[in-house]
Amino acid sequence: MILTDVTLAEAGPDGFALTGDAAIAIEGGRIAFAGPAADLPPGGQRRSMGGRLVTAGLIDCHTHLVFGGDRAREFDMRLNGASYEEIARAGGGILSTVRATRAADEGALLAAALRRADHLIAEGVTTVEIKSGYGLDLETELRMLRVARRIGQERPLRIVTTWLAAHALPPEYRDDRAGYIDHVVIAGMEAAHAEGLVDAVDGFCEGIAFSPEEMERIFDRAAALGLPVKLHAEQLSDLGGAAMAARHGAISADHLEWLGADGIAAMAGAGTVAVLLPGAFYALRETRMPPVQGLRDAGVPIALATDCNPGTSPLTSILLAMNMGATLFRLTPAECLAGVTANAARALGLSDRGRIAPGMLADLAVWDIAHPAELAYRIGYNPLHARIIGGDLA
Ligand SMILES: N=CN[C@@H](CCC(=O)O)C(=O)O
Ligand SMILES: [Zn+2]
Repeated sequence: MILTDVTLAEAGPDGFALTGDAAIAIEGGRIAFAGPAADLPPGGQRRSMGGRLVTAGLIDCHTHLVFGGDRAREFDMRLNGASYEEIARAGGGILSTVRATRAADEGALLAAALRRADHLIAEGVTTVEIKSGYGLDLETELRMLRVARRIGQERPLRIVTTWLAAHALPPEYRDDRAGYIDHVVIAGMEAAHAEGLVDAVDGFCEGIAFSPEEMERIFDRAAALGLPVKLHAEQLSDLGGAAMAARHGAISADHLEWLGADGIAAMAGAGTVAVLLPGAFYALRETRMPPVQGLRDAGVPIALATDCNPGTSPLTSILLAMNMGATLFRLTPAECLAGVTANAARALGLSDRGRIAPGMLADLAVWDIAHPAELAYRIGYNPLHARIIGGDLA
């Protein structure tokens, strides 16, 4: 198939690059040609896109899309002054979603997750990363990742799965942190890897979760299995998690509100992507900004994601995440687009998507907009005209 009469929109550190009067030729699910229509070889089955703007399919590189229940009442408590940490220490927070997720069977988890995935699909998302982390026992953690994989069978959506058993300590291991890490986090990671369920390993490095030293032990085992690592780091305090993750060659460090100069330098040196999550910043009414200018100055690639989760970011709009990236974090609209395309792919360790170039997967989004800055500028408006995945309109 050849898409004609399109404007190609890409984003990089120097802003947007637009190619008008362009065409995209697709063969075998991949892009064979992308550029000025005048350079396109003759022939082929052509389909006009009516002059519309085309970007790479959007990539949501940090979600907790599979979970049971919701946390609406906790939201109410937070509005009345309780902090996220206070609620977590009182057995709410992540652990309340763990109780609901353990109680839900595969069918119930899948049905709820599909509804959330459909919102992302409707906004041009073609790849979604989904983490475990609300089971905290072997059986439920594996169930979460099986459900995540099934989403990719039920919908035209590419799924990347991440092992996040190091998300919180379950009550049954309250007095045995090392036992939890050995018997659930590491043993489960090996079982999930053997079942082909894991693409990367993550953890929540925070005072209310796991220390950098505990995460290092997990990362060493991930490396032995050949699995890339990433980390929720410096969200609520600075424990040096991002620098530790960078030393372990992490593909991304995520959140980063408390990231300091050492962490930035370590990430720059290791090529670790900074995944910023403005939905959590907004919902927790945080005031400390991630160090965006420091990341830019050091050349650390910046990605943006929804962080869709029931506690701190009940957000299923990648376009709103882009808008928040601009309004809350002062990213440029071009940085926002790069953050959900090329840099999001990099945060997942993927080099086959996120750009419109020969050899890339033919995952594209076609928009009813005049300029790509509109994607970050509008609030609560979806200008998607069509979504193409593997060369198919879907
Ligand atoms: N920060 C840790 N994990 C999630 C929150 C999970 C929850 O509260 O349920 C996050 O990415 O924001
Ligand atoms: Zn998260």
